Amino acid sequence: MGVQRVLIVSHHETAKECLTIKDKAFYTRPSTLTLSYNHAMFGFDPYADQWRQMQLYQLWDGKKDGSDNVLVDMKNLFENTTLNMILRLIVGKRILSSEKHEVDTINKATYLGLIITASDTTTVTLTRALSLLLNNKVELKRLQQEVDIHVGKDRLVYLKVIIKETLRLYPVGLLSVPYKSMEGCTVSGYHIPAGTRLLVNLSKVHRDPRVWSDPCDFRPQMFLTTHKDKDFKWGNMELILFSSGRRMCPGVSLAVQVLELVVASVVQGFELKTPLGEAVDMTEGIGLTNLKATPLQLLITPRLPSS
Ligand code: HEM
Repeated sequence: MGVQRVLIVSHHETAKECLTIKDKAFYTRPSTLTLSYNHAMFGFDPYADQWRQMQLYQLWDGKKDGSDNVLVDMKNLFENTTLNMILRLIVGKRILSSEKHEVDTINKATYLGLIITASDTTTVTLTRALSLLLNNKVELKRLQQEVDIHVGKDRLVYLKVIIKETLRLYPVGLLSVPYKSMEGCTVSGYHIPAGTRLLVNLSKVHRDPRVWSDPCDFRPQMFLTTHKDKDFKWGNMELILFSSGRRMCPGVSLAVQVLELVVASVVQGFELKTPLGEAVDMTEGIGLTNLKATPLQLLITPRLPSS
């Protein structure tokens, strides 16, 4: 691509080789990805290792004026603290000011990073899930019945497979975030020099006819029958919903819970239809994430008493 050497992987076996077996080689991201505050944004920074702890004590300890106290902007401190809590929840790490970045820069990069990695991805997937349900009314009814009967009591099994099937057909990115090989290695018998970029064609892997019959159809029930074993756990590369290996999505548990909660709440609480009863247009738009080209506008009527 241009002057870059890029390895594009479209088979799950090769994706597994790159992202799990050889993940040490493909751990890093290309540095040109850093629209991201000079590598301060997690998820796009090459090694995710510049994050270090920011502690109040360090502020006091670093003061140069010989006094026994230090002036602290509490709002900044609280922002850093809450952000740290979110980060610990998501990535198990705290924010770290470093020689390379001021805490403020890391803050900005992190907010932007969270918008892209957490908010955008979830929004796009929710829109796709509802669109698919609107275009498959039988599945929508089945889901509403499950929620009506089982909510608060049992696991919502059908809900889970609808989310899975949505992400299979519409992964948040059609291609993975680029990786870069840090060392030369062999992939599927080919020598891959250090510095090669790697893109996994998630969309193609998820629609591989060797694994999925009628790969372009919305068939959530297959995850309860013929494809029961296909999960997005570590190492199963036929369904790379949250990637795999060292750079796998750290927000997976949160994402799945939010997706399930929102879809279940909407279909439980409302009847939904398109304005003219027309099918929802699923055409892909242009963006960092796999957003729809047209907005999803629905007429909604409550199906539960307002209380
Ligand atoms: C529908 C929801 C989501 C999906 C499908 C999703 C999917 C993914 C995928 C496929 C990747 C890896 C890309 C690659 O390297 O090829 C990724 C990375 C990442 N995701 Fe998510 N994600 C979702 C939600 C979230 C949420 C809610 C958070 C945080 C709260 C999050 C945080 C991240 C971060 C920080 C990375 C970068 C990890 C790294 O490079 O080390 N994601 N996500």
